[in-house]
Amino acid sequence: MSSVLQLKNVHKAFAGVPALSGIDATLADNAYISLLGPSGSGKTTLLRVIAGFEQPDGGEILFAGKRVDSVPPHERGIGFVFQNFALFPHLSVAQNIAFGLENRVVDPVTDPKVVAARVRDIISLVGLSGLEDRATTQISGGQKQRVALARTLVTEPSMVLLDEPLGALDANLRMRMRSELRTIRERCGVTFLHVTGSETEALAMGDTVLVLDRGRIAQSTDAGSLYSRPASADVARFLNCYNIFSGTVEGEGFHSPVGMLALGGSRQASGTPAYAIRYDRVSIRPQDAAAAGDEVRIEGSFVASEYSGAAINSFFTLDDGRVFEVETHLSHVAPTAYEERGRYALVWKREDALVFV
Ligand SMILES: Nc1ncnc2c1ncn2[C@@H]1O[C@H](COP(=O)(O)OP(=O)(O)OP(=O)(O)O)[C@@H](O)[C@H]1O
Repeated sequence: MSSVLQLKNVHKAFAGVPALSGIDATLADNAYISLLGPSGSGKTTLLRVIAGFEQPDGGEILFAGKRVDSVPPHERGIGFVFQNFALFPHLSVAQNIAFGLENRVVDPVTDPKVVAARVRDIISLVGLSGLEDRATTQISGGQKQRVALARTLVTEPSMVLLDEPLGALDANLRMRMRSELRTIRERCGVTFLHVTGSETEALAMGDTVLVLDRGRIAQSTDAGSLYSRPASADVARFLNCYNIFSGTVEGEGFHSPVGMLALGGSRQASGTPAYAIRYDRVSIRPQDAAAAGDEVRIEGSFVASEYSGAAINSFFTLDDGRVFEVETHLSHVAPTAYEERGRYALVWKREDALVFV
């Protein structure tokens, strides 16, 4: 697979405080890439450095194999879609889209016929046909998002950076726009780098997910591998689908605040010892149920359940006071009612746990 962008040891600090601490990454051509990280991890700074709005303090940025560190933003061939869309309120949908093409610094298009044809093509690509003459104050949030994207795509960028592009939309529309964005990207064939703080959005959209943690790439892999094999307890924590215990490995057990957890399966070097078990790998049994030889069993008191359509998430408090979450997919079993404050056995297979050493 060929690459569109390479980052080598990219650094950036603000007033001596590091925002990017040595970013190494290679982004494939013609791919959807999610950039996931908690607030303050450096996502926006990384996008701005790639776009050229911000100068890195050190490192190299190569775009299609050429260094672009000293190339101004408008000459990089990189499109940028802002979270708030930044549309011109006094211009129509078509005029907003044409603006970028007519006014671009490199190779502006001045022939009105060519502009009109390109705008028409891009309007159809993003699904805005029929709204050409509407004011951008008279269209919905999802339509504004499409205008913002069309305005970037019409300039034929070699890559598009999207900073929380779905952040301003309501939950329903956000879900719909996920697949729209993927479809539009496939049609135009350029790499999208999509910044999000939402793990579900990152996993749903990215062919590859880059996880940023305190200015470093903590993991870069496909969504399936990230979900089932996070590289560290910190990455597992961002994914929001693991119960995580700190502690230490002692022989064939993990010494945790809720007791010794028997180990099976593999161990992963990550620098900080931790034990992680996915919410949906745990089964809830009556307190007197015994565990099999290949299982781990702890006890918890039931607090509440939350129904979310295809699954139920049940919350228990453990003996050290922490909350432990279990996700039960309703395609497997009928929902069970648990007794409030009742004690239950929480059981999983030893080999399903991730053990970081
Ligand atoms: N212009 C700036 N001046 C000073 N500090 C900055 C500036 N821009 C970013 N920072 C700092 O750099 C770090 C990374 O910020 P950045 O905005 O890149 O994070 P982020 O992951 O995009 O966060 P969020 O999801 O909250 O937008 C933060 O500690 C932030 O306070």
